[in-house]
Amino acid sequence: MNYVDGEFVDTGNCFENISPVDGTVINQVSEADRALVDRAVASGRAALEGEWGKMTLAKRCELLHNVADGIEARFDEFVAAEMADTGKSFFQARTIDIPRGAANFRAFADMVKSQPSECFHTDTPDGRGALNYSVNKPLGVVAVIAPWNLPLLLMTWKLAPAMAAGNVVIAKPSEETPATATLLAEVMHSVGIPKGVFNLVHGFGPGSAGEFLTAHEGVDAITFTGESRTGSAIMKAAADGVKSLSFELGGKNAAIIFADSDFDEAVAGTARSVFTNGGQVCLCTERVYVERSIFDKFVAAMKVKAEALKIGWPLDEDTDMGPVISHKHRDKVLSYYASARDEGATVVTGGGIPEFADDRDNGAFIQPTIFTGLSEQAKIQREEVFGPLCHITPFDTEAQAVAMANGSDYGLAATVWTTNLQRAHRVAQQMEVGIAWVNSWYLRDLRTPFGGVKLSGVGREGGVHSLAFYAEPMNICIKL
Ligand SMILES: NC(=O)C1=CN([C@@H]2O[C@H](COP(=O)(O)OP(=O)(O)OC[C@H]3O[C@@H](n4cnc5c(N)ncnc54)[C@H](O)[C@@H]3O)[C@@H](O)[C@H]2O)C=CC1
Ligand SMILES: O=C(O)/C=C/C=C(\O)C(=O)O
Repeated sequence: MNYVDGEFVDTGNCFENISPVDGTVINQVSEADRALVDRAVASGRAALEGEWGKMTLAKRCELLHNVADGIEARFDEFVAAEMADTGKSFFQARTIDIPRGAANFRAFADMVKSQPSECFHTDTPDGRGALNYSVNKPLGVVAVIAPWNLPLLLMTWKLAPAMAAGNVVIAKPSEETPATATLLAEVMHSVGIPKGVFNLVHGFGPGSAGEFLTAHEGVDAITFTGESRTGSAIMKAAADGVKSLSFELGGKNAAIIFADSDFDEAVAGTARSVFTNGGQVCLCTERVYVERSIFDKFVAAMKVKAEALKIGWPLDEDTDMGPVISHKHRDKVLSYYASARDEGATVVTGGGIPEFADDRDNGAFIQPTIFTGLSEQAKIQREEVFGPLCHITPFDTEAQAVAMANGSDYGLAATVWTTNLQRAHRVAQQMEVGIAWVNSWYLRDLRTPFGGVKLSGVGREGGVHSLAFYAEPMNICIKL
């Protein structure tokens, strides 16, 4: 259901939400039309003029803490809804997705309280001087367009700082994952977020709620996570209104493994960075570069890791990997598997569809896959696939590894595995990415800058970077 102006709204026009686990219909989702998006924007504008716009910072932050508490109070429902929509494992949903949904609200409610404003004393010719100080104002109506891979986590990563900074928001979750956003609307409603401050519209991108929202003249800023091509389409839609944009886009992330690394840690960490969430995290590794002296041993150890992954029912406690998000997405990933084979790759493991002889055969399961033997020019080495796969390439020198890792149109994340401290700093700092991990992966601190270079994004979120994006600093100059 949509949630606009403090009310749950059924437009009467529905689309089916399909389970990636067994292909059944989970439920019908009400698709927002242009009129409902118009109403959401008007309602948001009214909220900025009303109670929300006048609310003290302390009260706003208290409400955001209440949202976090509200998510936790319904933790099991959120976990079940996220698993149903995505097929992700119980472990992933209950240890990462839903806890981060709550943590995002707490983190930004606390951070905004210590957001400083700038102040400068300025000399003037008459010697009296002037005082400049800035105040942070909200941007206004912010459109939040979220993807399906970490639905609640990524949506709240944007909603929380936007609301903490005093904006009103209109959220559009992916058409693949409407459920936790709808539960979140119920939480917002129950904790008393004033009407119009949080609005939720369901639907697709082009010709639907996504496009109506991003092209809307009443929207002041757009924050988006998803595919780079979609980012480009949204940028075009936003151009006429010259709106502020924050984009977290795709990745084609590299891992560099040196012979002096802790071998077992490097294998375990790299396997996690490749296969977590079925490879459907923008930070996942798809290109692995391994120093030649340990190449064969590393490939063999990764094969063991991939084949040990338990693929199955998301609800089973010991399931490591569920299906990918949809049959359409599985077809896309399979087409990359085929293209790798066509270009002469060696299939170390996987490359196809697992068989279960039960209802899961109607789902979108796919085998974790490792390739070797391709050049840097191969399609699978250049394009983001967003599935449970990697290609492993040997290297001979540090400079060669750095050049190959950086030889991508994308620049989101990289991982470096070495026990040589100087090399760790040297190589990490040479990575052309927004985030480099050394001897770890997906170690997150919500205060750190998060985002990408090249095709991987525009701007940074996280900590003060999020708060800066969602605020309009205004300078006041007083002649003394
Ligand atoms: N790197 C990342 O974070 C992600 C990458 N992907 C990749 O993108 C591919 C396509 O998946 P999608 O779900 O279609 O991702 P997408 O990037 O197209 O969709 C993300 C969000 O944008 C919305 N959207 C799409 N087109 C839009 C438009 N023209 N205007 C406004 N909103 C629009 C969608 O409805 C969804 O809410 C996947 O196969 C995957 O490879 C998907 C999700 C996240
Ligand atoms: O903020 C995080 O912890 C994760 C971010 C992941 C993405 O932005 C993504 O997968 O698109």
